[in-house]
Amino acid sequence: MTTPILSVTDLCKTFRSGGGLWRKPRQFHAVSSVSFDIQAGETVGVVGESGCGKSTLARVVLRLMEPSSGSIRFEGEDIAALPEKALRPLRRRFQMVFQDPYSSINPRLTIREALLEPFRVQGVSLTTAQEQDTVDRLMAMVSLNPVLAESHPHHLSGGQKQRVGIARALALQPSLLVLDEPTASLDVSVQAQVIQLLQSLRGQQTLTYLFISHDLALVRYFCDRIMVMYLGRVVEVMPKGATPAHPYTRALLESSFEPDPTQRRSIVRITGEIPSGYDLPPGCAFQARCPKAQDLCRQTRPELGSVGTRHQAACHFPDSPLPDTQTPRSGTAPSQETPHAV
Ligand SMILES: Nc1ncnc2c1ncn2[C@@H]1O[C@H](COP(=O)(O)OP(=O)(O)OP(=O)(O)O)[C@@H](O)[C@H]1O
Repeated sequence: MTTPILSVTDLCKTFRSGGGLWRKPRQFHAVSSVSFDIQAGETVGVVGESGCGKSTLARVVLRLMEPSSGSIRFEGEDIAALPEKALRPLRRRFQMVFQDPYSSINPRLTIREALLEPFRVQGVSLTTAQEQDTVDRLMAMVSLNPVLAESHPHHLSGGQKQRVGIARALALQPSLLVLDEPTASLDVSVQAQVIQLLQSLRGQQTLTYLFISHDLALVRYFCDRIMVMYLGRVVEVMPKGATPAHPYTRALLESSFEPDPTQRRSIVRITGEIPSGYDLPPGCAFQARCPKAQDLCRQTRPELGSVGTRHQAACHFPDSPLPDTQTPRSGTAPSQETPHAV
C-alpha cells in the first residue's frame, strides 16, 4: 500500500458564537471527527445538503481555515499545525477551485496577470518569454482562446471564468486539486463542458481530486469514491456504483432522479426538521428525519462501520447490501476497520 496523498484523521472545526460576561459562547460543530485517505490519482467526492460542512471541510483540509483539532497529512507531512511560513512552499502542491468564478478572480487583473499571480505569490520569477509560454500553455490547457489573455474577467462568460479559475489552480502543477462546487454557479450546458474539461485534465496529468458537490448524481458519475456528509459528520463512504446503505444517502439519491411514471419503485422521502448544529440530539443526527429510526437510533450514535467491500455506513439499520436490514449491525461499536476507508 502506498502512502496516501492526503490522510485526514479526526478532523474537527468548531465555530463559536455569542457569549459574554455571564453566558458561555455557543459552539457550532461544522466538521466533527472526519477521517479519510485519498490515494494519488483518485477522485473522491464529498456530497451532502447545504450547510452540512462540505466547504468548511475543504477549507480546513487546505488550511485556508484553521482546524479546531485533528491531523491533516499531505504527502506524508502533518500540515494541521504547520506555521504559515513553513506551509507556503507546500501550498503550490495543493490548490483549490472555488464555486464562484466571479469573485475568485481579482476583477482589476487581466487574465494574463491572474494566471501569473500564483508564481508571484510563490516568489517564482519568470522571464518575459517564460511568462508568455506559461500563459499560452495554461490557456491551451483549459481550451481558452489566447486572445482572451489581455481581457479583464468581466468580459468573460461564467464558463470561461471558471476555466481561468481551473488554469490558475493548475499553474504551479499541484498534485491535489480541491474543487468546491466548481459547476454550481454555471448554466447546465456549461456545467457539462467544465466537467468534461476536468475529466480530460485528470487523464492528461497525475491529478488527485477532492470534489465537493451537493449533487449526488454528478458525484456518482465523476468520482471513484463518495463520502456523504450529514451535519458535519461522514455518514457513508462508498465506491462508485455501490447501492447506498444509509437512509440519508438513499433519500439524496432519490431526490436527484427525474420522476419516471413507467418505473415502480419505493421512494424514500426525507421529512422532519434538520437539528441545529449547536444542539445535536443524542443518538443518530438523522433520527428525526429517518423513516427507519428506532429506539436504538435515539440513544446511541452509530459509528461508521463496514457494510460491504470498501463500503461503510454510520447507521444501526443500513439498507442492502446487508441481507437483513432490520437487525442492528453488529459493528455499531466503533468500526474494526481502519477509519481511513475513503
Ligand atoms: N465562519 C463561520 N462562522 C460560523 N458558522 C459558520 C462559518 N462558516 C460556516 N459556518 C456554518 O457551518 C455550517 C457548514 O457550512 P459550509 O459552508 O461548510 O456548508 P456546505 O455544506 O458547504 O454548504 P453549501 O453547500 O451551502 O456551501 C453552516 O451551518 C454554516 O452556517
